[in-house]
Amino acid sequence: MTTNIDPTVVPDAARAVRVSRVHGEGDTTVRALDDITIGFPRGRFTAVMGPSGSGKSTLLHCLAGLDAVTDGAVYLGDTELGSLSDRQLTRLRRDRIGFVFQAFNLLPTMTALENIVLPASLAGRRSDPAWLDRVVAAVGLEQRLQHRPGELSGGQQQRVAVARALVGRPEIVMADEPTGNLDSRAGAEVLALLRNAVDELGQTVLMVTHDPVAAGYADSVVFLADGRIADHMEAPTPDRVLDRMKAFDRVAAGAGSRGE
Ligand SMILES: Nc1ncnc2c1ncn2[C@@H]1O[C@H](COP(=O)(O)OP(=O)(O)OP(=O)(O)O)[C@@H](O)[C@H]1O
Repeated sequence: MTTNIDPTVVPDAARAVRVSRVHGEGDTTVRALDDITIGFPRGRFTAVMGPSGSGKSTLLHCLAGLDAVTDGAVYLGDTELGSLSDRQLTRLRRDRIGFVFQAFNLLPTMTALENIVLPASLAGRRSDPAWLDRVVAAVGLEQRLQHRPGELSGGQQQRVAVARALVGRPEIVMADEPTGNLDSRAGAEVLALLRNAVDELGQTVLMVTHDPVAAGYADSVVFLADGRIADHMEAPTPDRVLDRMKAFDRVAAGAGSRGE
């Protein structure tokens, strides 16, 4: 167990300690994560970037308890996920993590409002009405609450998904390519919402993205390469992130094909 005795240290919302994740067996094994140790501080917006196949989604899935680590440990707050049963993990995801996916993942037969409050209803809780109003106002959906997803634009659907993620006041919001299916204007709105959730609502956000513009909304960027942490950038701008990503491409080109 670790204890923060320095009160100036911001405790981590989520943390990976010496995490490896190996897929497959024998000749076909892939080391998707290779001895990763990293913490995601509370109240910050962190982006995870890296070349395709570098382990970004695997890291997010391990941190959310959607995938099991091969070695090491992941923590949500002080809870070590490896010690939990499947049932406890399901409850932890429902009660303590907000998710935003590329594909929105809304239920088509429910209204926007019903989708937003669904996780709380499943948990047998009533959403705090004042907080619900604040979140709905923050995502700009006051006039759309009775619409079904099919009656909303992609950007509006993703704003419903962001509201759904925020309404339970989770310890962390995990977003996997949240702008991947959106045009640049709708994407900018969703990113501004996530930024606002951190600045105005004190939320913690962890976002996997390919897009340097999206990463520019974060407080910091963690770069993965070959399942390891390759770099870290504070106060990113799209240009600096793009330059860093180009450097990965140059290394990859210089190394040639990595083979099997
Ligand atoms: N279920 C699986 N079985 C076998 N290999 C897997 C599995 N899931 C992921 N991998 C491999 O693990 C590595 C990391 O995959 P991951 O999806 O985490 O990368 P990523 O950085 O998110 O990629 P992308 O940007 O393309 O989405 C890749 O080589 C991938 O092929």
